[in-house]
Formats: sequence, C-alpha cells, structure tokens
Amino acid sequence: MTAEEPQPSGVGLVLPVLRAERRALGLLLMWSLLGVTPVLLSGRLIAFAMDRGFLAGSGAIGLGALIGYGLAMVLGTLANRQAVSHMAAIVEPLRDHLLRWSVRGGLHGVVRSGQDSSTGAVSRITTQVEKVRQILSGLLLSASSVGFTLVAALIGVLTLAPVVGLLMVPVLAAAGLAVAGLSRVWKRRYERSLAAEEELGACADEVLNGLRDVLACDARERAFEGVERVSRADARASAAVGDVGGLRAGVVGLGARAPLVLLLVLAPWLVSSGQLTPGELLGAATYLVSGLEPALRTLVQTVGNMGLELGTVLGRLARYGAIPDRSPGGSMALDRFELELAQVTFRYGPHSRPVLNRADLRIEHGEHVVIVGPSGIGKSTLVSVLTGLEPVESGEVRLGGLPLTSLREPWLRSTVALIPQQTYVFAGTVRENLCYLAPDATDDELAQTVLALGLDELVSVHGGLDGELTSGALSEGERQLVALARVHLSPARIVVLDEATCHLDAYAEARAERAFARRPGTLIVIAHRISSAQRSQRVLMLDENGLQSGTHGTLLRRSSTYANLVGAWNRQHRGRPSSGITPAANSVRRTRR
Ligand SMILES: Nc1ncnc2c1ncn2[C@@H]1O[C@H](COP(=O)(O)OP(=O)(O)OP(=O)(O)O)[C@@H](O)[C@H]1O
Repeated sequence: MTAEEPQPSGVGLVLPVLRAERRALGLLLMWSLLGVTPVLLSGRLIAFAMDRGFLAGSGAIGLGALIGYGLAMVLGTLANRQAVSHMAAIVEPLRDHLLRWSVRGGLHGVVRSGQDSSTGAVSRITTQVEKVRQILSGLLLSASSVGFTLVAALIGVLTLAPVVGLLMVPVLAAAGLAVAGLSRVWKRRYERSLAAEEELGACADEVLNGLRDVLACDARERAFEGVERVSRADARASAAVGDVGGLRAGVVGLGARAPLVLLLVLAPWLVSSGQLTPGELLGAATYLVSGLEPALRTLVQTVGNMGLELGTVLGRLARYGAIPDRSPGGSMALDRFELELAQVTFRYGPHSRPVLNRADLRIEHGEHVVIVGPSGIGKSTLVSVLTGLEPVESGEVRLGGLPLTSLREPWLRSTVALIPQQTYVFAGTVRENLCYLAPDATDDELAQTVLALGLDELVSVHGGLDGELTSGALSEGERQLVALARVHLSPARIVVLDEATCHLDAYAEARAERAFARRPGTLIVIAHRISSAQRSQRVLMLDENGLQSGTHGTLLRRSSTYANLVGAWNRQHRGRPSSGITPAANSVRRTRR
C-alpha cells in the first residue's frame, strides 16, 4: 500500500473479498432460498389441508398436506444449515483480509508517529476486526434469509389471495415510510451516542494516565467533575437512542400486524362474497403470521441495526488502516517545528480588551527567544496562545505550517512543554520525578541533566537517584529545578519557560537557561530578569502597541518601553553585576513553605 493508493471506504474494504468468494456467496444464497421453501408452501398447504381435506370431510388428505408441510420444514432447516457452512467460507477470508490491511496501516502509523503503543493499536484493531466478522456473518445470514422469507410470504399471499395482497400494500407502504423517517433519526442519534462513548473513554483515559498530576495538583474534584459531565452526556445520548428505538419498534410492530388485523376484520365479507374460501383465509393468515410479520421485524431491527453497526466499525477500520497523512492530527510525525501567529486576536471575555490584536509572529525551530513587557501586558497569555492552551478568537496559530487545532492533543503536549511559575513535585523517588516525561532516559542522560541544571547537591542530599523526594521538604527554587530537569530530559521540541526560574538566584537561572539553550529545539523564555534578554538570540517586546522583535541592542534604541524596562531594572539592581552571578550565589532561594 502506498500513499498514492486510493483509501478504500468501509464498504470498499469488504467488496473485494465478496467478489473473490462469489462462489461461496452464490451457494449461500441458493441454500438460503431453499431454506424459505416452507414459508412459500405454508399458506398453500394449510389452505389445501382445510378446503380439500378437513372441511371437505377427508381427514387423510388434510393430514397428508400437514405432513407435507412438516417435511418442507425439515428440508428448510437442513438447507439453512448448509447456508451457515458456506458463511464461514466468506467471513474467514474476510477477517484475514481486514486484519492484514488494517494492522499494516495501523502499525505503519504507530511506527511513524510513535504516538501510541503498538500493542494497544493492534489489540484495538483485532477487536474491531472480530466485531466485523461477527456482525457480517450474522448480517449475511439474516439478510439473505429475511429477504427471501419476505419475498416468499408476499408471493404466497398475492397468488393465494390477491385481494388481501392488494389491500396490504398501502398499509405496508405507510408503515415503511414512517420507519424510514425514524431510522434516519435513530442513525443520527446512534452516531452521536458513539461519539459520546468515545469521548467518555478518552476522558477516563486522560484522567487515569494523568492520575499522578491530578493528585499532585490536588485536582481530584476538577477531574471528577470532568468525567462526570462527559459520563452524563453519554447517558443522555444512549437514552435518546433508546427513545427513538422504542418508538420505531412500536411502528414496526403496528405496521407488521396491521395486514393481519385487516384480514380478520374483512374475513366475514371476504368469505361471504366468495372472494376467499375459509382455507384460503387461513392460508393467507399463515403467510402473514409466520412469514411477513417476523421477517419485517427482523429486517428493520436486526438487519438495519447490524448494517449500521457494520458501517460504523468498518469506517473506523478504514481510518486505522489508512496510510498516515501528513498531519500529526492523523498519525504522521511532523518534521518542522516553527511556530507562527497569523493575525491572531485573543481576549478573555467578549467585552474585555483584546490582549493580542491581529498579532503576527514567527519563531524558527531552534531559536532562543525571550519575551519581555510590562506587568499584565499579556506575556503569559501570548505563550498560552502559542502553545494552544487558549483558543484564539480569530487568526491562526501554526506549528510546522499546520494549524494547532488540527494536531492531536497528546502529540502536541509531548512536543511543546510549558513550565509555569508554580511547579510541583510528587511523592516518589528522585528518578521517578525526573524521568516523568522521559521514562526511557538512561542513567547517562540523567547525569547530564542533573549536572547541567546544578541538581547534583539536591540528588546527593536525598540519597541518590533512588532516594525519596517529598514536595514539602523542598524549597520553591528546588521544586522549580526538578520541574526544569523533567522537561530538559523530555523529548519536547519546544520549551517555554513562563517565569519558571523566578525562585532561582541569578546564577542558577543563567545556568538553567544556558542548559536549555544548548539542548536541541526551540526555547521561549518569559524573562524574569533583563539578563535573560541579554543572553537570548532575539527579544520579543510586548506593549500596548503590540509585538516588536529585535536584539537587546536594537530594541534599546528603537523601543522606549524596552529602554524604560531596562532602565528600571538597572536602577533596581544598581551595584550588583547584571549577571549578578557568582558560583557562590549558586543556591536556590530556600523559600520553604
Ligand atoms: N484567566 C483570565 N481571565 C481573565 N483575564 C485574564 C486571565 N488571565 C489573565 N488575564 C488578564 O489578561 C491580561 C494579561 O495577563 P497576562 O498574565 O498574560 O500578563 P503578563 O504580561 O504575563 O503579566 P505578568 O508579567 O504580571 O505575569 C491582564 O490584564 C490579566 O488581568
């Protein structure tokens, strides 16, 4: 399968196998046709047994006709058994075909994107393929037998009692129209309920996978409320399916029974006017009761539901098996990581002033950029928008040329890491805390990160990498160092520090920034000290006029706001060197809680 191959639809997946197995399909249809012989003969034999046998005073002829009916039923059962054996000849190759196709495509996506565990993807695909096999075997069998039963019952009625057949047509047509309308509503609701079910699964997954974060941030209540809200929506969606399903079952029941009721109401007139003999009346009733009514019910409820379910599952399989597209929103890894804002406007409320107003910005992959600006101007908001944490009012935020909204959330979160001012450490070993975002990190990588961020003292004080860490025993600066090390070790391509070094002294802050600047990828820092801007490749200045970009030197000349900020900072720190910064000061401020 290549990227140029057309992607088959759900039905397109099944058709090649049905074509290849047309001999088995033909035999299945032939045996199913033979299987409905008892239905075709039932009314005629009953009418014959009554008119020529029991009512004519010849019990032997009546009994003979009934025995003939019994034999036809035995033959019908044998024919149906044959049909089942040909079913296997179709569904087994179909299962192999679907598995080959979807596992190949699914694994391809997993390998290229690294987004999901391969075992998870394969087991999900296998479950769906097994579901298709079960539904399809049931569907083929029911559809062929129900279809033939219906046709046989209709032919029987029309040939035995044409007047009854003609009277039935408008009743059945009205019921058919009502059922078709309700089925469309049912299908829409069923699809909505599947979507709600998927959302519930994803929500529960997210909470379970992030249980540690939930506990560490004391967000149990919020997580519970989130799951409860989605779970209620799922229950409502299922109930809505049930409501319309019940109504449709009622209409089907009425529609299927109406011809029999009509026959019974008109029976005196049909017999007295000589339209039907009593035997023919009973024969017509037999066609309606044992053929038409059950066939109609099965057709609508079983075959209709199975068909819809099959279409949905096949549609999903087609998605799994499709060769990944270019978007990480699909399953392909992205190889460009430049961040862009294109005419972005953002405000917190419909009536509040826009924090960003038609802002344009491009940050190349690998750049080290520092954002500065007066307090409350919107620096944190800018990075929230850039990282997709806040949706924009207008314009577009892009990563690698693709809108952030088209990217899969887990992929985005593992590619872009934002460290806020408030960080947390969870109960566990030093290693568990540091490797949280990089479970496969080697001891060598760990040692490099520990050294680069100056965490060696903290690690040795706690008894090495396998010593226990407790959040309460750490200063805020130490907690920030742990959070920084976690992201430093992670595979994130873009790291955003939102005053994430504010509790470190100037020396530790400079060391942390240098460690991140050496790390491959983009570094965006909201400056806590102006010294950060001096170290960066580019400074982004945000003020009421919008965004300006330049080096520390060019902005000092061009932007009065920037010059004022630098002046204010210098006055505040007069007497201290701007990189204030000596190894002696290499201790994080121990602001214990
Ligand atoms: N969740 C929110 N809801 C409503 N308004 C908000 C919200 N968060 C921030 N704001 C407002 O948006 C504006 C920009 O805030 P933001 O935190 O982005 O500024 P900042 O430049 O990062 O500030 P600081 O330097 O003080 O951290 C401020 O007026 C702030 O009051």
